[in-house]
Amino acid sequence: MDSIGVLLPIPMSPYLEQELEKRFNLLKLWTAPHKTQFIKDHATSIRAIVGNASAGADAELIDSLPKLEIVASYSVGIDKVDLKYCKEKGVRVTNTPDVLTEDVADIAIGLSLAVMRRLCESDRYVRSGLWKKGDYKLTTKFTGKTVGIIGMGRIGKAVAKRAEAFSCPIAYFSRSGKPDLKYKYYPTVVELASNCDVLVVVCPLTEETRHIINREVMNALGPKGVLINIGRGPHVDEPELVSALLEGRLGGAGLDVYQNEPEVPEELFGLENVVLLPHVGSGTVETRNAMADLVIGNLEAHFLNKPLLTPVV
Ligand SMILES: O=CC(=O)O
Repeated sequence: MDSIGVLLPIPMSPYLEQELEKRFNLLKLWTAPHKTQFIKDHATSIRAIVGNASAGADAELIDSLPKLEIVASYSVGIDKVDLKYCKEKGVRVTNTPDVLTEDVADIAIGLSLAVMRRLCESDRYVRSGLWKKGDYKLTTKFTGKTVGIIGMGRIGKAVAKRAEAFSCPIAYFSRSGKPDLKYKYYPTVVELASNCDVLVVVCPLTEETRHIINREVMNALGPKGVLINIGRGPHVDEPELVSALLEGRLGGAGLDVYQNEPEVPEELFGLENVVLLPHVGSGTVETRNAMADLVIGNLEAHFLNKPLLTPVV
């Protein structure tokens, strides 16, 4: 397989690169001084793209690679891949579900605790020597609070399972109610937000879910409510989020994802009721290596004419 060209648009993980290099002709786009020329030069050998949450495959890239057969994403979310166009052109698409579910769900709970118990702010309090001048103020209990989840897929269910261990009642919104789940279903996001304390966004990003968290939803969540976004930045109307937090219409936010990563609205930097992570939901060595193995497994299956391990298209 070592003559098969695999395009890696941006650096993702040394382990992934090393494993790709062992098997394929790995083409690292970011190392090329002129990217368009690089694509042109290798257009007839590139048969696969490895994408991720920030670099996928749009129609323009797909059109520039006439021999492209597969886009294997090193992510579960595939909103950066033009799925419709891939389908039309017969290009296969895979992602990395399951292996990252637990880590991403852990981060949702971690963010909820960090925001409500002010973990990051308390840490800064100790480091800056302020403790010597007096005790840190009281915070807000997480155990027992109602957790609302937008998107009851694999990760949503894993968040629910963890929150249940904290005695939290669970409610959810998804495209339709799931009769096999014992959790309370709300048919609209506003109703869910009005009836929970912590609202976790974990659905895929699509045209329907873009800005699913708008001003009305934030107002419904209210001055004591906490928003946790572990999905995608564009799920949230970011300027509205900034205003809601600055004006005290929203109680707090724990964010792993942003509209325009790695840009984060600077107005949030001074707010102690906000915890900001740099898109690290699946970012453990164990999980990222498992994701890399899945990418490799999908590429090998494809080029050996075997069934894909985790096909999307
Ligand atoms: O954001 C991360 C992913 O989609 O895997």
